[in-house]
Amino acid sequence: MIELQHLEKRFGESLAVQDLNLIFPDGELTALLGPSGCGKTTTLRMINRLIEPSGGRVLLDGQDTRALKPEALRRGIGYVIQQVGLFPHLNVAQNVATVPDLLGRDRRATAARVDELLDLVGLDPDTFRHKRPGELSGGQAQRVGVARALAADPPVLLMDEPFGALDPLARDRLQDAFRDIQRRLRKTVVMVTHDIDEALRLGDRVALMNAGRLEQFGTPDDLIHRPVSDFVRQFLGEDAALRQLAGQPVGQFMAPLHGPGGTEPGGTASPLPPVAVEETLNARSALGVLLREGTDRLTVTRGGQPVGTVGWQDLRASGTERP
Ligand SMILES: Nc1ncnc2c1ncn2[C@@H]1O[C@H](COP(=O)(O)OP(=O)(O)OP(=O)(O)O)[C@@H](O)[C@H]1O
Repeated sequence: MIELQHLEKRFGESLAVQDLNLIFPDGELTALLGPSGCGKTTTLRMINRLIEPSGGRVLLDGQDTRALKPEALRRGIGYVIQQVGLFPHLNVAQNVATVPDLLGRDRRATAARVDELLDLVGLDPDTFRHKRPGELSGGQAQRVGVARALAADPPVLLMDEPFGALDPLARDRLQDAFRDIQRRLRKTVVMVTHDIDEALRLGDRVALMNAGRLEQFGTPDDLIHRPVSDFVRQFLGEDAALRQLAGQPVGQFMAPLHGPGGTEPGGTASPLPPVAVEETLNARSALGVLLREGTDRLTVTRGGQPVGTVGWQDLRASGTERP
């Protein structure tokens, strides 16, 4: 658990971060969200002491980080930045193995771990192991950056706009991949972003900052449905509920079919809606399909087989409260 207590950073006369009190729970991803210049990056970098606080303190599992050597602290915390910072003269495997090598870990075990991690981030080890960073696309380089940050198996991962430099398609893909990784590994992640969709999509919790202060800390649902101020309401915008739909697969909202033969909910043998979408499609796109097709229900499939149906009401219900 990472705890910020009265954390403050002063640059000359100006306060970049003031009286920040926050707890980043174990195993959760917290998005640090806010407009440009509100102090997100400064906050993140005070956690691994790339920036020294002017006041207050950071506790890592109850221990004041000032008691630790910065280098030791940083070796135990993964750090992913937008400009991936891969070493150009090392190949992909060597880049991923940087920290384990530094820690003197067994070479064979590290090589196996590198392959495992490349697989995890969706890069075929045989294809990519020996490539140089210069031979990679932006999205591939970002994936290597994520693999490298995970290589030392740090319990804590700090990410600063990790997907910011990617085109929308690559960003979507990498966000999805990262969400799956995070579901499996359950790291404590603090991720800086100014992208509202990204924060709502990936964050278990969101800390919304404004001018160096914390404006609201809560789940995406809290911020959307229980904003504490006009700033929060305005920052998230009118279509916040729609944005939240974008973060979730349509399968989550469907009414499942009863029999294996495929009957509508309620047991009647009425035919399934003719337009079908896969259960993994994001709910906002499913809403788009409903609109485009001018229909009020879709069939939801898993691997092409019907498993349920979904309509306006199901998606709208999500806009209020979910269990
Ligand atoms: N080294 C520095 N010296 C002086 N001022 C700084 C320094 N670093 C940051 N600042 C100021 O502190 C404030 C917060 O900066 P920070 O980079 O944390 O914001 P941010 O929320 O991450 O912004 P962005 O989304 O644009 O990256 C800004 O007003 C910035 O100009």
